[in-house]
Amino acid sequence: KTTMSASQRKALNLVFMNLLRQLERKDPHEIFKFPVNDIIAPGYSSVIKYPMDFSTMKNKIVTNRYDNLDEMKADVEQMVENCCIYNKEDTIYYQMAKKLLASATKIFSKDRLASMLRSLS
Ligand SMILES: COc1ccc(C(=O)NC2CCC2)cc1-c1cc(C(C)=O)n2cccnc12
Repeated sequence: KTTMSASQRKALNLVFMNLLRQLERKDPHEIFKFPVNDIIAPGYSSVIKYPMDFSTMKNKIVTNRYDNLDEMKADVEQMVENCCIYNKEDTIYYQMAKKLLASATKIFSKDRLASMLRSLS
């Protein structure tokens, strides 16, 4: 596992933060903004083994826990999967998770990433 230089890490974190901002814009009700707790979602912590939310992802970016885009995308997919496990198909949460997944697929697509990298260089 090659360690990247400080400037490479800085550039990569800029990309991660840019992607996170795009994702958060797709969550206007902010249901993915903070960790879900057992008060608003009874039994959540006993059902969901690997919780994930945007604030945790932001913390992982600033503490250099992501080494590549796939690792960040995996956390978005985990967050969506958790939401579709805990919430029934006919809930707004389930539907919001599906919409976020569709947006994330576009946001992480090759051509979107290429155009973002061009604009950052
Ligand atoms: C950080 O989590 C939340 C924060 C705020 C809200 C909330 O304001 N919900 C109102 C906006 C639509 C109803 C919901 C949630 C929420 C997320 C979730 C998820 C992500 O499963 N959830 C599940 C059951 C009940 N509430 C929630």
